[in-house]
Amino acid sequence: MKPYILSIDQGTTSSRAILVDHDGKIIDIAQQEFEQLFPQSGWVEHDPMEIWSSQLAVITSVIAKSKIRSADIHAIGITNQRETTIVWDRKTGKPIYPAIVWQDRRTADYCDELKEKGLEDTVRDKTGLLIDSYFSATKIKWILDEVDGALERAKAGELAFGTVDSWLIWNLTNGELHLTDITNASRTMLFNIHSCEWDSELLELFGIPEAILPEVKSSSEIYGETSVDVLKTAIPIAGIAGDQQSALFGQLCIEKGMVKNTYGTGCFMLMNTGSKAIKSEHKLVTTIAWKIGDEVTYALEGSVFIAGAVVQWLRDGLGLIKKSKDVTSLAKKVADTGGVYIVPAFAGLGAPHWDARARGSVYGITRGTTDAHLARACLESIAFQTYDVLEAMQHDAGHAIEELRVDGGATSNSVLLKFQATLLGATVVRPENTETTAMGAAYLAGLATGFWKDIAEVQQKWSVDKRIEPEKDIDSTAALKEWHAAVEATKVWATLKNKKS
Ligand SMILES: Nc1ncnc2c1ncn2[C@@H]1O[C@H](COP(=O)(O)OP(=O)(O)O)[C@@H](O)[C@H]1O
Ligand SMILES: O=P(O)(O)OC[C@H](O)CO
Repeated sequence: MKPYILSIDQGTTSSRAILVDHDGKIIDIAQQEFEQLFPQSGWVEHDPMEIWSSQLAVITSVIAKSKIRSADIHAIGITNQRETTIVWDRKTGKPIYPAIVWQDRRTADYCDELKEKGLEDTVRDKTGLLIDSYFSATKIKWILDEVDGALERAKAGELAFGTVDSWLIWNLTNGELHLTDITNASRTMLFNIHSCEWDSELLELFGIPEAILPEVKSSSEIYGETSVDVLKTAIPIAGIAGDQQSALFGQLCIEKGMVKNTYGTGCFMLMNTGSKAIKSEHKLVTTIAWKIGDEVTYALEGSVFIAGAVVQWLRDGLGLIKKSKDVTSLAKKVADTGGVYIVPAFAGLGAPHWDARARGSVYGITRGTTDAHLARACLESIAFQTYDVLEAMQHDAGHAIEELRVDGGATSNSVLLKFQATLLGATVVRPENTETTAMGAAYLAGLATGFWKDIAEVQQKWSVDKRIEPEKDIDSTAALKEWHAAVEATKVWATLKNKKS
């Protein structure tokens, strides 16, 4: 057997390639950030060609760095930022428009129209999702409506739509494969999560021709091989999952009731609900966790749009820190936020509010407020948002969640994790291997190709690095009350600002 699995992790802010050995140990990682484009307020785009070139660059670099040959790679697993929408020309392989990123709010008005027409229940019942510009459907519609001739070309079968997984596979196979996996499909708002197929009624509602859609596959099977023109060797592509589902699998949350929270650009909390698609009563979404063989596993998800990104804003927008990790030393200069609250609704608010028009707000600043207070308030905002999602999830689950497995770039921050545990009154568990997103895709690919025998074998590869217990003598009641007041004020401001006179 060849010794390595290559996991491709195409995230919102960076492309990564990770080599994993049979013990589940990471041999090497290569990572490259790429440009975030903000052409208008509420719009977020990526250049699909840069997504691909940065991804290919890190694959090549991790192979070179670790001094292996591509022929040593047993299989490839792919995981990706979800919902982000790319439409390309099947003949030239060139995108017809930039990638519209999951955070993009340009279709918020259209989503409101759909809600006013009373379509929320239909969409919810079929897709498990709430109507929101977050999901791919309205982004595809926007591209087909706005790009000259796109709709006609789509109808004629000349165009292809894909989330980032499809785009990478198309390029890795030199245009041979146009497919996606069921977890990514479940984020489009076009996929029926019960019958597990594209929903013709929804396609008609959004005016999206079926001809542009990828074929939907399971999350763990051999889909095809990379083209020798791209990676010199034909390597089986054998695992695909959206990054949050991949992290759930990588955290080995494989039993019903297990929960993980990933702190990346946003925060995404998922609870494995087994073979049942549970409908949330608290504005969480129902999604597909994975399909292995014929078995579909579902999850409840709470998506927070801005988490680690608030730290990037401190770095790139305000220039208060040079590197993301510097937020810790800055925040540690003060014992508390001095009554400052930041609601980082830069791209609207996701779960459990779903307010596309909300925008970021800062409350409680005084003449004495410093950069350190702002830094601390930014970190705390990540934890407060997670608190609100966990509350919703506990209500849906009908029981308290005592332990939260965490991962993602921002979990290197000990100040954040301690504050989080205290706020939740629950133990926060960080695994030794925090690359859980990449590990999920690696496991899915390894299971499909016999690299690992079964899930039980994979399960042994998860181990705890740190258990962070809540600070017993801190009462968070007052802070939570003030946070919730800040969130309410943010929502009220959005309503007043957008009120039609
Ligand atoms: N020490 C830190 N404290 C808080 N946030 C951090 C820290 N280091 C990185 N981050 C944040 O983590 C995010 C990157 O995490 P990652 O899991 O790679 O995200 P993504 O997959 O969304 O690109 C960035 O938004 C960055 O600002
Ligand atoms: O790339 P991440 O880690 O920010 O994850 C983005 C999510 O998949 C969006 O739904």
